[in-house]
Amino acid sequence: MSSPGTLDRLPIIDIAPFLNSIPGDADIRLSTAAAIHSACLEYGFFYLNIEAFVDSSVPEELAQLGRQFFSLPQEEKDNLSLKNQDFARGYARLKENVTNGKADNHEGLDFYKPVDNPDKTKPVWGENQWPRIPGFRGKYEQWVEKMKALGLIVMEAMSIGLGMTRDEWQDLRSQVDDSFWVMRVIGYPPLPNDHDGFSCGAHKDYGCLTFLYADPTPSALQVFLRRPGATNTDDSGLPAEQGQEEGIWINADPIPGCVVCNIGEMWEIWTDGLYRSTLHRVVHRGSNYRVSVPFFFEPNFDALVKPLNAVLRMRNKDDPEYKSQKVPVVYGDFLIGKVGNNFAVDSKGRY
Ligand SMILES: O=C(O)CCC(=O)C(=O)O
Ligand SMILES: [Fe+2]
Repeated sequence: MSSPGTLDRLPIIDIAPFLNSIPGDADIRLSTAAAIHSACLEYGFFYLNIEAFVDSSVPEELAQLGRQFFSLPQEEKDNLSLKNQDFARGYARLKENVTNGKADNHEGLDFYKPVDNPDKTKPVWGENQWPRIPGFRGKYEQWVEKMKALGLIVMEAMSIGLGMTRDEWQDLRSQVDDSFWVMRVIGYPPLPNDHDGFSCGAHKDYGCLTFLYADPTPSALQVFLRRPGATNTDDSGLPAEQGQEEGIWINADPIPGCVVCNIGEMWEIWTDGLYRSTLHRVVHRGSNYRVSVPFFFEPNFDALVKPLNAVLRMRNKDDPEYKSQKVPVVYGDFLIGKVGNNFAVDSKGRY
């Protein structure tokens, strides 16, 4: 047996076989789907190699544009404050975001899917605020289109991994085909030693799939792996509701050509708890200014998310008495409940 941590690296999965429909690749697609299924069961996280889908210079440029924005004078950044809008779309200052009751040592700029008839007095229903940096909006909007397409591709692969029928997949697809996505760029100055909190506190993402591009800064993003019996559990940063769960934090350093992909809480509901959304946090003690660009591929705003028949079928095979355990939610309602929390004294979720 190895000591905890030494063998723990997230799996790397290449999405290339799902970018074509060559019949000869059907077997490879099946093994890719199986690899995603295992990664979701075991880690809730994996590296997704997207080299065949997009040139790596594209997200690099996004991070660079983000860096340019964060280097503007504070008052120019504040012109895009999320307070101007719906408290979700726009710029949040350093330490404005709170996770588990502690200020996060990051600043960020959030964009959401544009809505018909925006109304900034309604939660998440305002308008995006774009920096006036040449190329910024166009490049980010192109990335949104790419990531929405990637979201549907990965979702289809997951439906295969879960043994869903084509009709079941079409049904699931209809819940995510108008994704209420979130696009975010985050800037992390080095974490001061005396900061009471983290660069970004431990949290689960609460939607569907996150695709994270981060600049090459090592030892920043950490993922919590449940390991009953682990002796080096560091529970200092765990949310209260997580209790004293035993496990280890591993680094998820960037790998060229890959995004880090993780599943959000909607997948816990769809799989009735078979997949679990995994805690992660950022502890950036390096000396540089780190930039990350997460894209959150989410269900449609009005999607009713409930345990999937394919999962219940699987469970009933082992236990004919098995009854679904998760309570269905409408994604938009769930989202509003979470977003409202972020700037409160103690927030349970975050974006
Ligand atoms: O910056 C990172 O590496 C992770 C950010 C994150 O987890 C989030 O915004 O939900
Ligand atoms: Fe996250």
